[in-house]
Amino acid sequence: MPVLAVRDLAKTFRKSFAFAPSFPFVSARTIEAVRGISFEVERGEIFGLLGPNGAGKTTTFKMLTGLVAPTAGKATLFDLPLSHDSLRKVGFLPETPYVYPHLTPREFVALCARLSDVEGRGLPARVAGVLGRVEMSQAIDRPVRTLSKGMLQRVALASALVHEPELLVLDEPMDGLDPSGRMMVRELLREEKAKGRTILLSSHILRDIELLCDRICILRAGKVALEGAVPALLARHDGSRTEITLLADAKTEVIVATSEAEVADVLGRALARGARVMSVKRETLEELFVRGSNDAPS
Ligand SMILES: Nc1ncnc2c1ncn2[C@@H]1O[C@H](COP(=O)(O)OP(=O)(O)OP(=O)(O)O)[C@@H](O)[C@H]1O
Repeated sequence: MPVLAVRDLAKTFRKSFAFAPSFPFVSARTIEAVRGISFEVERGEIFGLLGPNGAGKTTTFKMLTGLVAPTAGKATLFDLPLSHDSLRKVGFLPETPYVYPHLTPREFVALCARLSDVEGRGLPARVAGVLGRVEMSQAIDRPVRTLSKGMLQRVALASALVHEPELLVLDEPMDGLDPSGRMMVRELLREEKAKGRTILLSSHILRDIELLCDRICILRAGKVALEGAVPALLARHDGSRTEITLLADAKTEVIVATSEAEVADVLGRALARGARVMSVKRETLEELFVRGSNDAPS
Protein backbone atom coordinates (compact mmCIF):
# COMPACT_ATOMS: atom_id res chain seq x y z
CA MET A 1 0.00 0.00 0.00
CA PRO A 2 1.52 3.38 -0.98
CA VAL A 3 1.71 6.07 1.73
CA LEU A 4 0.36 8.58 -0.77
CA ALA A 5 -1.67 7.85 -3.90
CA VAL A 6 -2.66 10.68 -6.22
CA ARG A 7 -5.23 9.97 -8.94
CA ASP A 8 -6.15 12.39 -11.72
CA LEU A 9 -5.79 15.33 -9.33
CA ALA A 10 -6.68 18.69 -10.87
CA LYS A 11 -7.11 22.28 -9.76
CA THR A 12 -8.53 25.14 -11.75
CA PHE A 13 -8.38 28.59 -10.19
CA ARG A 14 -10.73 31.37 -11.13
CA LYS A 15 -8.87 34.55 -11.80
CA SER A 16 -9.89 38.13 -11.78
CA PHE A 17 -7.04 39.70 -13.71
CA ALA A 18 -5.43 39.47 -17.17
CA PHE A 19 -2.74 36.80 -17.43
CA ALA A 20 0.28 36.30 -19.67
CA PRO A 21 -0.88 34.96 -23.07
CA SER A 22 2.32 32.90 -23.28
CA PHE A 23 0.75 30.35 -20.93
CA PRO A 24 -1.49 28.31 -23.27
CA PHE A 25 -3.21 26.54 -20.37
CA VAL A 26 -4.47 29.86 -19.03
CA SER A 27 -7.89 30.69 -20.41
CA ALA A 28 -9.57 34.06 -20.15
CA ARG A 29 -11.16 33.46 -16.77
CA THR A 30 -9.50 30.39 -15.28
CA ILE A 31 -6.04 28.98 -14.62
CA GLU A 32 -5.60 25.24 -14.88
CA ALA A 33 -2.79 24.98 -12.33
CA VAL A 34 -2.88 21.17 -12.10
CA ARG A 35 -4.37 19.18 -14.97
CA GLY A 36 -5.02 15.61 -13.86
CA ILE A 37 -1.83 14.22 -12.33
CA SER A 38 -1.31 10.73 -10.90
CA PHE A 39 1.59 9.30 -8.93
CA GLU A 40 2.27 7.17 -5.87
CA VAL A 41 4.79 7.53 -3.07
CA GLU A 42 5.85 4.31 -1.33
CA ARG A 43 6.69 3.94 2.36
CA GLY A 44 10.26 4.89 3.20
CA GLU A 45 11.11 6.59 -0.07
CA ILE A 46 12.16 10.14 -0.85
CA PHE A 47 10.10 11.35 -3.79
CA GLY A 48 10.91 14.61 -5.58
CA LEU A 49 8.29 16.74 -7.30
CA LEU A 50 10.08 18.98 -9.80
CA GLY A 51 9.08 21.43 -12.47
CA PRO A 52 9.66 24.95 -13.71
CA ASN A 53 8.05 27.99 -12.08
CA GLY A 54 4.29 27.77 -12.30
CA ALA A 55 4.26 24.03 -13.09
CA GLY A 56 1.80 23.30 -10.26
CA LYS A 57 4.01 21.90 -7.47
CA THR A 58 2.84 24.19 -4.66
CA THR A 59 -0.79 23.81 -5.72
CA THR A 60 -0.33 20.04 -5.57
CA PHE A 61 1.21 20.25 -2.08
CA LYS A 62 -1.65 22.47 -0.93
CA MET A 63 -4.20 19.95 -2.24
CA LEU A 64 -2.36 17.10 -0.50
CA THR A 65 -2.38 18.92 2.83
CA GLY A 66 -6.00 20.00 2.69
CA LEU A 67 -5.31 23.72 2.15
CA VAL A 68 -6.81 23.84 -1.34
CA ALA A 69 -9.78 21.76 -2.52
CA PRO A 70 -9.15 19.85 -5.76
CA THR A 71 -11.42 20.55 -8.72
CA ALA A 72 -11.22 16.88 -9.75
CA GLY A 73 -9.47 13.64 -8.85
CA LYS A 74 -8.46 12.43 -5.43
CA ALA A 75 -5.59 11.68 -3.12
CA THR A 76 -5.34 9.09 -0.37
CA LEU A 77 -2.95 9.17 2.58
CA PHE A 78 -2.20 5.81 4.22
CA ASP A 79 -5.07 4.38 2.14
CA LEU A 80 -7.51 6.84 3.74
CA PRO A 81 -9.15 9.92 2.28
CA LEU A 82 -7.60 13.26 3.28
CA SER A 83 -9.04 14.01 6.70
CA HIS A 84 -8.04 15.40 10.06
CA ASP A 85 -6.98 11.87 11.12
CA SER A 86 -4.82 11.07 8.10
CA LEU A 87 -3.30 14.58 8.04
CA ARG A 88 -2.15 14.23 11.68
CA LYS A 89 0.52 11.86 10.37
CA VAL A 90 1.84 14.50 7.96
CA GLY A 91 4.45 17.18 8.62
CA PHE A 92 4.19 20.08 6.17
CA LEU A 93 6.72 22.75 5.31
CA PRO A 94 4.95 25.32 3.09
CA GLU A 95 6.75 27.28 0.38
CA THR A 96 6.49 30.50 2.39
CA PRO A 97 6.20 29.43 6.02
CA TYR A 98 4.72 31.89 8.48
CA VAL A 99 6.45 31.84 11.84
CA TYR A 100 4.88 34.14 14.45
CA PRO A 101 7.40 36.99 14.80
CA HIS A 102 6.75 37.73 18.47
CA LEU A 103 7.47 34.14 19.59
CA THR A 104 10.85 32.51 20.05
CA PRO A 105 11.76 29.32 18.11
CA ARG A 106 11.26 27.34 21.34
CA GLU A 107 7.78 28.80 21.86
CA PHE A 108 6.74 28.47 18.20
CA VAL A 109 7.83 24.85 17.83
CA ALA A 110 6.19 23.96 21.17
CA LEU A 111 2.97 25.60 19.92
CA CYS A 112 3.10 23.54 16.70
CA ALA A 113 3.69 20.38 18.76
CA ARG A 114 0.64 21.12 20.91
CA LEU A 115 -1.48 21.80 17.82
CA SER A 116 -0.52 18.28 16.72
CA ASP A 117 -1.59 16.92 20.14
CA VAL A 118 1.97 16.39 21.40
CA GLU A 119 1.85 17.20 25.11
CA GLY A 120 3.39 16.00 28.33
CA ARG A 121 6.57 16.20 30.34
CA GLY A 122 8.77 15.21 27.42
CA LEU A 123 7.66 18.17 25.30
CA PRO A 124 10.43 20.68 26.27
CA ALA A 125 13.15 18.12 25.57
CA ARG A 126 11.53 17.16 22.27
CA VAL A 127 11.32 20.81 21.20
CA ALA A 128 14.94 21.50 22.17
CA GLY A 129 16.00 18.27 20.41
CA VAL A 130 14.35 19.08 17.10
CA LEU A 131 15.69 22.66 17.14
CA GLY A 132 19.12 21.18 17.84
CA ARG A 133 18.77 18.95 14.78
CA VAL A 134 18.24 22.00 12.57
CA GLU A 135 21.17 23.73 14.33
CA MET A 136 19.09 26.43 15.99
CA SER A 137 20.11 25.78 19.62
CA GLN A 138 22.09 29.04 19.78
CA ALA A 139 19.07 31.13 18.79
CA ILE A 140 16.39 29.07 20.51
CA ASP A 141 15.22 31.95 22.74
CA ARG A 142 15.61 34.87 20.33
CA PRO A 143 12.43 36.49 19.04
CA VAL A 144 11.63 35.13 15.58
CA ARG A 145 11.46 38.66 14.16
CA THR A 146 15.24 38.98 14.71
CA LEU A 147 16.10 35.81 12.76
CA SER A 148 17.50 35.61 9.22
CA LYS A 149 15.61 33.97 6.31
CA GLY A 150 17.64 30.78 6.57
CA MET A 151 17.07 30.62 10.34
CA LEU A 152 13.32 31.02 9.81
CA GLN A 153 13.40 28.17 7.33
CA ARG A 154 15.13 25.99 9.93
CA VAL A 155 12.50 26.85 12.56
CA ALA A 156 9.71 26.03 10.08
CA LEU A 157 11.39 22.71 9.28
CA ALA A 158 11.64 21.92 13.00
CA SER A 159 7.93 22.64 13.39
CA ALA A 160 7.16 20.20 10.54
CA LEU A 161 9.21 17.50 12.28
CA VAL A 162 8.32 17.98 15.94
CA HIS A 163 5.34 15.58 16.02
CA GLU A 164 7.42 12.86 14.31
CA PRO A 165 5.11 12.53 11.29
CA GLU A 166 5.09 9.43 9.10
CA LEU A 167 5.02 11.53 5.93
CA LEU A 168 6.94 14.77 5.42
CA VAL A 169 5.69 17.11 2.68
CA LEU A 170 8.36 19.74 2.13
CA ASP A 171 7.92 22.54 -0.39
CA GLU A 172 11.44 23.83 -1.17
CA PRO A 173 13.08 22.76 2.12
CA MET A 174 16.49 24.08 1.02
CA ASP A 175 15.13 27.54 0.20
CA GLY A 176 17.24 30.29 1.78
CA LEU A 177 19.82 27.89 3.24
CA ASP A 178 23.58 28.23 2.81
CA PRO A 179 25.60 25.22 1.55
CA SER A 180 26.19 23.87 5.07
CA GLY A 181 22.49 24.32 5.85
CA ARG A 182 21.61 22.37 2.70
CA MET A 183 23.98 19.62 3.74
CA MET A 184 22.40 19.57 7.20
CA VAL A 185 18.91 19.22 5.69
CA ARG A 186 20.08 16.43 3.35
CA GLU A 187 21.54 14.59 6.35
CA LEU A 188 18.39 15.15 8.40
CA LEU A 189 16.18 13.83 5.61
CA ARG A 190 18.40 10.76 5.22
CA GLU A 191 18.03 10.14 8.97
CA GLU A 192 14.24 10.44 8.67
CA LYS A 193 14.27 7.98 5.79
CA ALA A 194 16.43 5.58 7.85
CA LYS A 195 13.72 5.71 10.54
CA GLY A 196 11.21 4.53 7.93
CA ARG A 197 9.62 7.93 7.28
CA THR A 198 8.39 8.86 3.83
CA ILE A 199 9.31 12.20 2.24
CA LEU A 200 7.74 14.15 -0.61
CA LEU A 201 9.69 17.28 -1.49
CA SER A 202 10.17 19.88 -4.16
CA SER A 203 13.37 21.76 -4.95
CA HIS A 204 14.87 23.78 -7.75
CA ILE A 205 18.32 22.68 -6.59
CA LEU A 206 18.68 19.64 -8.80
CA ARG A 207 21.94 18.57 -7.19
CA ASP A 208 20.04 18.08 -3.91
CA ILE A 209 17.35 16.13 -5.72
CA GLU A 210 19.95 13.93 -7.38
CA LEU A 211 21.67 13.26 -4.04
CA LEU A 212 18.47 12.59 -2.09
CA CYS A 213 15.59 11.30 -4.14
CA ASP A 214 14.76 7.69 -4.90
CA ARG A 215 12.22 8.72 -7.52
CA ILE A 216 11.10 11.96 -9.13
CA CYS A 217 8.16 13.30 -11.05
CA ILE A 218 8.64 16.33 -13.31
CA LEU A 219 5.56 18.49 -13.79
CA ARG A 220 5.14 20.82 -16.69
CA ALA A 221 2.15 23.10 -17.16
CA GLY A 222 0.19 21.11 -14.57
CA LYS A 223 0.83 17.69 -16.12
CA VAL A 224 3.29 14.88 -15.45
CA ALA A 225 6.06 15.18 -18.06
CA LEU A 226 8.39 12.46 -16.67
CA GLU A 227 8.34 10.05 -13.74
CA GLY A 228 10.70 7.39 -12.44
CA ALA A 229 13.93 6.59 -10.62
CA VAL A 230 16.65 9.15 -11.41
CA PRO A 231 19.29 6.72 -12.78
CA ALA A 232 16.66 4.85 -14.79
CA LEU A 233 15.33 8.12 -16.25
CA LEU A 234 18.82 9.24 -17.17
CA ALA A 235 19.58 5.91 -18.78
CA ARG A 236 16.24 5.29 -20.45
CA HIS A 237 15.08 8.67 -21.66
CA ASP A 238 15.02 8.70 -25.47
CA GLY A 239 18.20 10.10 -26.89
CA SER A 240 20.00 10.08 -23.51
CA ARG A 241 23.49 11.32 -24.35
CA THR A 242 26.99 10.47 -23.17
CA GLU A 243 29.74 12.78 -24.43
CA ILE A 244 33.14 11.09 -24.69
CA THR A 245 36.17 13.33 -25.15
CA LEU A 246 39.26 11.61 -26.57
CA LEU A 247 42.82 12.81 -27.16
CA ALA A 248 44.41 11.19 -30.20
CA ASP A 249 47.34 12.41 -32.32
CA ALA A 250 47.50 15.64 -30.22
CA LYS A 251 43.91 16.49 -31.18
CA THR A 252 40.74 16.29 -29.07
CA GLU A 253 37.72 14.53 -30.43
CA VAL A 254 34.21 14.56 -28.93
CA ILE A 255 31.99 11.58 -29.68
CA VAL A 256 28.33 11.41 -28.58
CA ALA A 257 26.98 7.96 -27.71
CA THR A 258 23.28 7.35 -27.11
CA SER A 259 23.35 3.87 -25.55
CA GLU A 260 25.49 1.86 -23.13
CA ALA A 261 26.55 -0.46 -25.98
CA GLU A 262 27.69 2.52 -28.02
CA VAL A 263 29.68 3.92 -25.07
CA ALA A 264 31.45 0.56 -24.63
CA ASP A 265 32.13 0.37 -28.36
CA VAL A 266 33.58 3.91 -28.59
CA LEU A 267 35.78 3.37 -25.51
CA GLY A 268 36.98 -0.05 -26.72
CA ARG A 269 37.96 1.31 -30.13
CA ALA A 270 39.60 4.43 -28.65
CA LEU A 271 41.78 2.39 -26.31
CA ALA A 272 42.68 -0.06 -29.11
CA ARG A 273 44.03 2.80 -31.24
CA GLY A 274 45.99 4.29 -28.32
CA ALA A 275 43.75 7.34 -27.75
CA ARG A 276 43.47 8.84 -24.25
CA VAL A 277 40.01 9.13 -22.71
CA MET A 278 39.85 12.69 -21.34
CA SER A 279 36.27 12.63 -20.01
CA VAL A 280 33.00 10.73 -20.14
CA LYS A 281 30.10 13.07 -19.41
CA ARG A 282 26.64 11.65 -18.93
CA GLU A 283 23.48 13.69 -19.15
CA THR A 284 22.77 15.30 -15.78
CA LEU A 285 19.47 15.68 -14.02
CA GLU A 286 19.65 19.36 -14.95
CA GLU A 287 19.69 18.53 -18.65
CA LEU A 288 16.98 15.91 -18.19
CA PHE A 289 14.91 18.48 -16.29
CA VAL A 290 15.21 21.05 -19.08
CA ARG A 291 14.38 18.43 -21.68
CA GLY A 292 11.49 17.05 -19.59
CA SER A 293 10.22 20.57 -19.11
CA ASN A 294 10.37 21.34 -22.80
CA ASP A 295 8.72 18.11 -23.96
CA ALA A 296 5.08 18.99 -24.51
CA PRO A 297 2.83 17.05 -22.14
CA SER A 298 -0.01 15.32 -24.00
N1 LIG B 1 -4.55 31.16 -5.55
C1 LIG B 1 -4.30 31.19 -6.85
N2 LIG B 1 -5.12 31.86 -7.69
C2 LIG B 1 -4.90 31.90 -9.01
N3 LIG B 1 -3.87 31.28 -9.61
C3 LIG B 1 -3.02 30.59 -8.84
C4 LIG B 1 -3.18 30.52 -7.42
N4 LIG B 1 -2.18 29.76 -6.92
C5 LIG B 1 -1.42 29.39 -7.96
N5 LIG B 1 -1.93 29.89 -9.13
C6 LIG B 1 -1.40 29.67 -10.48
O1 LIG B 1 -1.28 28.26 -10.67
C7 LIG B 1 -0.13 27.96 -11.44
C8 LIG B 1 0.74 26.98 -10.66
O2 LIG B 1 1.27 27.66 -9.52
P1 LIG B 1 2.13 26.89 -8.42
O3 LIG B 1 2.42 27.88 -7.32
O4 LIG B 1 1.45 25.63 -8.04
O5 LIG B 1 3.47 26.55 -9.24
P2 LIG B 1 4.87 26.02 -8.73
O6 LIG B 1 5.22 24.84 -9.57
O7 LIG B 1 4.84 25.78 -7.25
O8 LIG B 1 5.82 27.24 -9.07
P3 LIG B 1 7.19 27.77 -8.38
O9 LIG B 1 8.28 26.82 -8.76
O10 LIG B 1 7.37 29.12 -9.00
O11 LIG B 1 6.95 27.84 -6.89
C9 LIG B 1 0.54 29.29 -11.73
O12 LIG B 1 0.14 29.71 -13.02
C10 LIG B 1 -0.01 30.22 -10.65
O13 LIG B 1 -0.02 31.54 -11.09
